[in-house]
Amino acid sequence: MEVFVSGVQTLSETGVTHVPSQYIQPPQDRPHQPITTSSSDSLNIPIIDLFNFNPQHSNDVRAELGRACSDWGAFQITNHGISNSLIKDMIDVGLTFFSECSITEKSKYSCDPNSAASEGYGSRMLVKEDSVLDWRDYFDHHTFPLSRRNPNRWPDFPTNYRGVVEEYSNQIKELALKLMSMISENLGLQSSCIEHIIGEVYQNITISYYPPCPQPELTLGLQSHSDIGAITLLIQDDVGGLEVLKDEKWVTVQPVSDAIVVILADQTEIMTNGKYRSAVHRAVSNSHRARLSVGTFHDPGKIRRIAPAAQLVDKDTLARYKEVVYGEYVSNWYSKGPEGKRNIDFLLIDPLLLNQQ
Ligand SMILES: O=C(O)CCC(=O)C(=O)O
Ligand SMILES: [Fe+2]
Repeated sequence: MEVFVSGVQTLSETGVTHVPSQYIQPPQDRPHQPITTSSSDSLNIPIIDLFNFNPQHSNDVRAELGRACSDWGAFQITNHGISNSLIKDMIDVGLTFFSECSITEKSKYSCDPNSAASEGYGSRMLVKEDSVLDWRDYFDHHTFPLSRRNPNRWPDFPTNYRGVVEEYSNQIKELALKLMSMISENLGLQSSCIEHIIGEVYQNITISYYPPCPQPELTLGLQSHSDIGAITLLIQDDVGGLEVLKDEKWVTVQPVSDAIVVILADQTEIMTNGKYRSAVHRAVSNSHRARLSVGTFHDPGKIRRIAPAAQLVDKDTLARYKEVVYGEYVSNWYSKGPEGKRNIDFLLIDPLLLNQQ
């Protein structure tokens, strides 16, 4: 296993007052540009009460979900069936690992920095050498299919770490499947349609740790991107820092205790033939408090071919996206970088169609 050289937590803890140049974003990508703050302050992403999937509320919930998917691609859900204590435990084990384990202990789990999304502890997201670095350290867990899951590769401190991650992984996957089926039904598709295109769900859980940054105005905790797979479910502590791009303005996702943030990812945009778009988002850093989030990604297997659902394409509504082998999409994303949504734009059959529909 490669040795983890140094993440941003070490930098932050050594008390640097200026961030090293590799972390400085080009001016147009820095947070808090005038255009990104003013009018977006009062705007929030939708918060949808799922009423624990009680059928009595299903029509209203579906309607709200449909609106949130088409208007935003990102929203928060409450009463989703995952207990508050499990959410709290998941955040707590992550915080304990990052804040209480020594760098030597953490480095035992270092991921392979030359291979995209490899399991373990790391800091660099892209393989590309010249990319600006994020002010973030992370721990990535491979959790589904079960053949990829090996808790021995995860921290054993705190002692409940592995058990909590396993339980969280199982429950959040069930929730993701329910959301996928509701999304399918909302589009008039069979409830199993999206799950069917994806095939066996690949799930990764990434704990992101954003230490305080001495110059948050020059850096990003995580650069602007849309997620690669199908659907991401994210929990965060109360610090805040996640932002979603809406009508060219960055909107802060206010932390809501016990809520889960749902982020539609690129393969959902393809499968829904652009009816639901993936959300561009980023994380900003701050100078006073470390922040922790846990993103759970639900993706197709690498060999799956992803294309718009056949039922959404006919002579009047053409396919907007080319079919793609998911593994090729992933390699491009990691080698070229996200840069907004350029990877999915590359699959557009005719960008002009987007403006016509
Ligand atoms: O930390 C966050 O709020 C965002 C994380 C994220 O977008 C990701 O890991 O893809
Ligand atoms: Fe993301």
